[in-house]
Amino acid sequence: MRWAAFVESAHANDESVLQSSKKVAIMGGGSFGTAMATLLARNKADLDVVILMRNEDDARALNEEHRNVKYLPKYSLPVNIRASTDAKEALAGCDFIIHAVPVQQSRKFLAGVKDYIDPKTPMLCLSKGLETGTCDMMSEIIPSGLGRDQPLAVLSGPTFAVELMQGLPTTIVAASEDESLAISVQQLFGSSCLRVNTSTDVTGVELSGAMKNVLAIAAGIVEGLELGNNAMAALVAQGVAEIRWLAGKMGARPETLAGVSGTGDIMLTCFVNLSRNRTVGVRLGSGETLEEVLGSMNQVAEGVATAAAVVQLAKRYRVHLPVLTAVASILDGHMDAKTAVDKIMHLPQVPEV
Ligand SMILES: NC(=O)C1=CN([C@@H]2O[C@H](COP(=O)(O)OP(=O)(O)OC[C@H]3O[C@@H](n4cnc5c(N)ncnc54)[C@H](O)[C@@H]3O)[C@@H](O)[C@H]2O)C=CC1
Ligand SMILES: O=C(CO)COP(=O)(O)O
Repeated sequence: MRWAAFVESAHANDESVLQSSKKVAIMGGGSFGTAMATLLARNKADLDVVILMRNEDDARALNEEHRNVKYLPKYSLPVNIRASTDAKEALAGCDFIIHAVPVQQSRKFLAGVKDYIDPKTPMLCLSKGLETGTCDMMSEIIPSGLGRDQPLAVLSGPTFAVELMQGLPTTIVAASEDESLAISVQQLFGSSCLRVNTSTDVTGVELSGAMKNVLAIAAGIVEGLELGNNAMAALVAQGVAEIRWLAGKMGARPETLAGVSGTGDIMLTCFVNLSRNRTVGVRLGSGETLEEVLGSMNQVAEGVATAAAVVQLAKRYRVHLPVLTAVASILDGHMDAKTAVDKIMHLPQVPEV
């Protein structure tokens, strides 16, 4: 991660991609899709920013009230954001298409819209997680769901939607195997309130974004059980190591895991109450059942489904992940949270390496 003023970049503060863009579509009208749509609409007042929604009433409300009444009701949206339920119209003629549909629903969703997407239009993925069953990352789900390769970048970092809506300073990483696409994303989204670091380490950016949600559930459980600050710090440090062990074996670069989309997002999600994954953990640690917790939430907590995929990957890559595996066992009802803590505390004493 390089924020230093002396880093020379031929592309620094180049707005040509933003200036040449006329239309961007966002698939998924939840909190994060809406927040990123808002940043784009604020960047360029005559950009046509269209959010593809499923529900006619929600789309009508957004168009009439300029608010996302379900997910971010307190914030008024720029007038150049509109909603549509017509995938053909929304996705036609776009310079970029942003994917903000939850991971577990993505494959089926993409199969349903693939005929309306120009194979040359870059897709920018915001969703963080792994698909249960396949253990696929979004960079695998997207081409598979579309049935073809599509220009692709993944965006991930410490980025709570509500803080973006408030225009607070934020940093995200745009990763693509095609470096020029990552630079285009930087030029499209970069602003005085959003720094966009580019990367070619798609695996590192995706895996840390997916696994930190599982670790955030663990951190929430420690909070809910009132195990104290010492336990919290040790748990998160252990979880960071577990993410590094698995992601490293899968090809992630260590510097990505240590950067803003790795450690940065882990700190945000594990320590801040705005996190939905952390909140799931807090409530489980306080004695609620998973059914009670999920039944009362109207937003996705990706770590719940991703936990099972992490366990499968740990087996596949032969890495021992006591904390992340314990989260999956608690979520699937095989172990209660107190027993999981007891088990971890009784693991053999080891050298710190
Ligand atoms: N909210 C946040 O602060 C951040 C969220 N993310 C990630 O962004 C992704 C989206 O999250 P949010 O927008 O926060 O979720 P959300 O829970 O606020 O909204 C989810 C959206 O997906 C739509 N959706 C659900 N099932 C669908 C289906 N089958 N077909 C089409 N649309 C469907 C819902 O209607 C809703 O508009 C997640 O992977 C999340 O981890 C990443 C960074 C920050
Ligand atoms: O990914 C996020 C912040 O970067 C959002 O985390 P939650 O999904 O836990 O709210």
